[in-house]
Amino acid sequence: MLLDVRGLKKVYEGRQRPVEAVRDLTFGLDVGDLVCLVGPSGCGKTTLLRCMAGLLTPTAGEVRLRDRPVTGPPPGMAVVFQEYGRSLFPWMNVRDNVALPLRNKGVARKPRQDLVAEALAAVGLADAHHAYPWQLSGGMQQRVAIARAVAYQPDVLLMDEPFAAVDAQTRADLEDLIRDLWRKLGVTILFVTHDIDEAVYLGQRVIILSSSPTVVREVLDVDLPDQRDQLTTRSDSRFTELRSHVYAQIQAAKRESTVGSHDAARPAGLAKQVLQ
Ligand SMILES: Nc1ncnc2c1ncn2[C@@H]1O[C@H](COP(=O)(O)OP(=O)(O)OP(=O)(O)O)[C@@H](O)[C@H]1O
Repeated sequence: MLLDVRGLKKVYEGRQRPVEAVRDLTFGLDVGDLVCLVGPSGCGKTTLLRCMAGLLTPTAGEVRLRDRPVTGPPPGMAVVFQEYGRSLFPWMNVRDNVALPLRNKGVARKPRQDLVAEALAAVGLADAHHAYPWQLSGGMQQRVAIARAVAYQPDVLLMDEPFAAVDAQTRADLEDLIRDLWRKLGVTILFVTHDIDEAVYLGQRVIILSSSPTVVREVLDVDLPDQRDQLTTRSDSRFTELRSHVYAQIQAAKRESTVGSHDAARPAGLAKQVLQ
């Protein structure tokens, strides 16, 4: 197992009372996996990702990368966040933005230039080296953020709703870009999204989370052909079945969190929270 999440729990010390964002999450990713993670809004997806990236310390449980505990941002892991606008430095051009983590890693000038050029070509921005982020569209800025992650040559790429803020057409292009990069580079990807269709379209597996406080509700194998295409795949009847299944699971998770306070099988902490 490349990346192992074991019994992960995160409780925030809120101002009024503690907030149990993630209760008990256990799952793993093997080398070369492309796994999507979906769950109801507020179920702790970002919290989980931050714990996995070593940016937050879990309250209990652990994350292990190559069998070593993650206690800070691990080398070999890159993260792409939703807010591309905030993740790029406006005073640096595209090339320097992409090169920055490589500089910090101590990569020499020539290999650094090559990695930056390759990464920008891979995301279709070979001509944009000298542009500044604010001169680019939202979709292009997110491509730069992806190029920066790719240039770093990570073993693991964590993506937190990276396409939430771009238009539908750009989003479809970026989804295909991710599948292309994944196939070409063999990188292991965990992709967090609240978009069910996106999760089924992209993933080999979809991890469905419950409502907060969060546990893994189901791990679904996406048995669609490996060659995916926006038109063919999305009109495949199996795609429709899978997306309906995930949708039903998420609706059930939401219902349980609002209605289920009398359910004897429900964890005591959740029933308490619903009643408050
Ligand atoms: N710093 C914090 N302090 C206190 N509570 C927090 C903090 N960050 C998140 N939370 C709470 O933890 C829970 C999970 O939040 P998180 O942002 O991880 O969920 P999410 O699934 O990513 O949400 P969304 O789908 O809306 O993006 C929420 O109830 C949120 O209010």
